[in-house]
Amino acid sequence: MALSSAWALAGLFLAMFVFFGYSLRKRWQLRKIPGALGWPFLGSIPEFSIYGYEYVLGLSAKLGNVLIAWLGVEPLIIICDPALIRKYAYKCVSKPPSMSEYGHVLTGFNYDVDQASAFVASGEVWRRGRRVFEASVINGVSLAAHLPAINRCANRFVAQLAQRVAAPAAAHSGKTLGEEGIDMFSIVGGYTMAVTGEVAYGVDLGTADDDIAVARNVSILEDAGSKSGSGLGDGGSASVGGMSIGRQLVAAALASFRCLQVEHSTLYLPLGVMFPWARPLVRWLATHFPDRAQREHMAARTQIANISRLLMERWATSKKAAAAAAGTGTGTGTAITADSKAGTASAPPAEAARADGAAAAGKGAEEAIKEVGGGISSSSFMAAMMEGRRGAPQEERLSDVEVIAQSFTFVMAGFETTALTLSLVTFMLATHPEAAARLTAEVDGLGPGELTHEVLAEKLPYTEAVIKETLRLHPPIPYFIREAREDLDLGNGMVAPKGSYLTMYMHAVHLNPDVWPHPERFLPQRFLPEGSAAFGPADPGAWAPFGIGARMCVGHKLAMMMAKTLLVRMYQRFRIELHPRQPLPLKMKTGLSRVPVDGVWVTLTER
Ligand code: HEM
Repeated sequence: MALSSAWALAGLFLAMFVFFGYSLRKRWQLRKIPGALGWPFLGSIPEFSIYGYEYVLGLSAKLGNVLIAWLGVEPLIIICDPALIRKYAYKCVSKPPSMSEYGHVLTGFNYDVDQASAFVASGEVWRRGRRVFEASVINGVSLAAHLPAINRCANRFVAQLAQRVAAPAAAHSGKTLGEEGIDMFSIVGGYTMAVTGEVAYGVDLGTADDDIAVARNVSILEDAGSKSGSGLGDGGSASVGGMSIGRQLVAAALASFRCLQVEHSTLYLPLGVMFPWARPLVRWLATHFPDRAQREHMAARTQIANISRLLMERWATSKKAAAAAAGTGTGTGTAITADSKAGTASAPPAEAARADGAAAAGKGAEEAIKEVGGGISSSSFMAAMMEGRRGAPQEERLSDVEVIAQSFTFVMAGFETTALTLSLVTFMLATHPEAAARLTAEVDGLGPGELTHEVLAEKLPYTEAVIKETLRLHPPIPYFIREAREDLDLGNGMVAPKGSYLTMYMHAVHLNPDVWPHPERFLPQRFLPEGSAAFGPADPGAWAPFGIGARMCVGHKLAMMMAKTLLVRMYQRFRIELHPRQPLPLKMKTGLSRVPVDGVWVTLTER
């Protein structure tokens, strides 16, 4: 569609918005809540604007702990009060349907996958998804089964770093050399994606040994999606556009995040956000007249979903082969079709055809997927989901779409958040040498042996405190969202009306001087017996970078294990200092997650 028609359409929506917005706003009687971000346009859509939530920090200090912003005609209530957050995070379990407003611009199969994700779904679909996550990454026995993979990926990542330090110019050309500094933020995702590959899918994605910085800011359209429509390569090629499956996943996950930032998003995203009642129309337009950003978003999502689909098929095939070898002659794997009987959401024919195409294209990519230990590992999340479907009562059985959605969610929720945490811990330690020295002494006490569950849980109190303090100052996701299912009393005569969108803005609590003494200082001892009296929080629920209540992050234990393991290995081997290339003070921006604008530049030296 010509650009001018797109803008004409936007103008039409804007006019409707002005008409309907005012009347709706009156109906909502929210005027008692201070209008922090004023009336009302893109700049006041905090999670989609570049510095939106950084801005809220200052405003909550000035205007109070309950604020209102307007998502077009929808009120967004921002709560920064720890007691209110705790109360309503426990009480409200649902996410607002508009939580997935970006999902509303997705089309076809991508839309179904998005809506089934444990991150945004509510009701039974969420419960089923949450249950499989809990079985795989909360349950102690399952977690312990992931430890060998985590150890393996950490060792490989550190070996890669050591190579760069030893021979920077020979090993890599370009920007991320040891001597020139290493942008930890750009590369540590190689480790977190490798762990995700093993734990979520049970395969070796190879990213722990790879310079994944090259996969950042890649255009998915030019690289993969546009060539095959599947993102998995033209038949026969083991990689796409020269990118391995691991790099493709990194590129697709990052592109998917990027497409949700207003400055990179499709025009249809803000339209869908501002006019909830027009979303079916917005989706129709996005389907039939996609702009470039929309196509990029769809290609990135399709790519991740198709890798999940391919791995489901692989799992089923290997089960059948195992059964045949055992002489039963019948397959025990669950058949994977685009329209599974177990499914609650079936793909329309065009989507099914695309999915078949993806599966066919995936055959070429199969060779690029290295299985761990001769098969998609049985301890993986994917295997747990697939096994769990067999013999389970119909209402508890995950559909194909749900299996894809949960493995998709695993990649999206786990890879970048944990990478952000690790790079920011590195930054905090590089700028606080006394903390780095204490952490180094602690990790040196452990020796080179495999890190067990007990070691990680009991022998690293200072390392854990450093991670927690970093997450207090720099939570990768600074807020979490709930839906008010009834009118909620917010105190001082303020009411959140039924159906409103609550943003529990934890970062403001983490930095509130009434809650945390000297909140701006990096003091890991707050989380240790020695410092908790002097520097601990006034409110027990005042630290919640992983959220609160039934919807608290289901990957928090896994994330802590991943972070501790890599920190032990890195600090045992290297001295890590800030590189002169790192601008100070650290500048962060908040989109869907909170990221360092200029990366985290450090120098590594073998100890
Ligand atoms: C340091 C790393 C991480 C941080 C800071 C983080 C943070 C969060 C936050 C703030 C939420 C929303 C919680 C709420 O609404 O109360 C969340 C939800 C979630 N996270 Fe994480 N996360 C991290 C790592 C992971 C990992 C490794 C996984 C992989 C399993 C994961 C999977 C999820 C899922 C599935 C949800 C949705 C849970 C639900 O709604 O029931 N996260 N995360």
